[in-house]
Amino acid sequence: MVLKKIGRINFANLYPIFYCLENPHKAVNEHYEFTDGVPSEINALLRKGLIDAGPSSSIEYLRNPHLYNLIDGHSVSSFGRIMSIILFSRAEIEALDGKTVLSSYQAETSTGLLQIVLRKFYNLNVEIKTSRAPLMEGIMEHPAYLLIGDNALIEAASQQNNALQRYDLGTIWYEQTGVPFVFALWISRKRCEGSEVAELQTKLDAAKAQAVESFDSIAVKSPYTRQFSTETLVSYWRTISYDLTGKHMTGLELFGKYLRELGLL
Ligand SMILES: C=C(O[C@@H]1C=C(C(=O)O)C=C[C@H]1O)C(=O)O
Repeated sequence: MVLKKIGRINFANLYPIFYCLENPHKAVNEHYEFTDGVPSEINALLRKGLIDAGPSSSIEYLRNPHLYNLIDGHSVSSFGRIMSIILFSRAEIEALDGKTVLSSYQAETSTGLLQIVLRKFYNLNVEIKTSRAPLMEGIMEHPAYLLIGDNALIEAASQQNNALQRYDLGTIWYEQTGVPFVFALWISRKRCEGSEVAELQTKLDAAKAQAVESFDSIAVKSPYTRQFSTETLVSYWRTISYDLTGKHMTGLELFGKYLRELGLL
């Protein structure tokens, strides 16, 4: 089948890649149709076969490998700090034992990572509830709230939240394991023609190469300058690893192993 419909996570993290994929060398790419959504929405569209390919939560691929092919060489990962996967907490993390904490409905991988961090790394007994509430509302009734993507970046930068502790889950994972953490993977439905998948991969290779060369000029033109300085955006993009190498696969396998240990896979 033709690979035409692509999911687009509409967060700042993938903006440079999509910018270059959609406007290769300033021409418009008419080959694909893009559908916007937060990660949990893109995962559901992929699972239902309503789109052909896209960046998905890494946990979506681990849960349903029979549905997908992995598009090699591409991810959203970090070797330590990620800046946009943040547990905001009214108390020190150790004080969350026996409590219920919130996790954004947008997240799937990061909710799994939160379980690993709290239950396995900190040995805490914590219940996790999915929420759509804004941070300030959620944190009034629950001691901690995990936000991802742009919401996490915005809330982390807000003075209003200075009283809250911030835990970067990318940092905690790397300190505990020494391997990178893979948040998102590019996957395609198995029904897609091999040559079409290879073509998307080639286009992604070119988009990534162009993106990392031009973070500064992409930042200046991006709609995100309303929320963030160009320096913040560029340093965020430089923090992210967009590759998928053997080291990333080791991190992904360890994530899968821990999820299985906790009965989450
Ligand atoms: C680093 C990030 O990784 C994201 C986290 C995801 C998840 O938790 O399921 C999915 C896709 C990524 O966009 C982020 O959005 O901040």
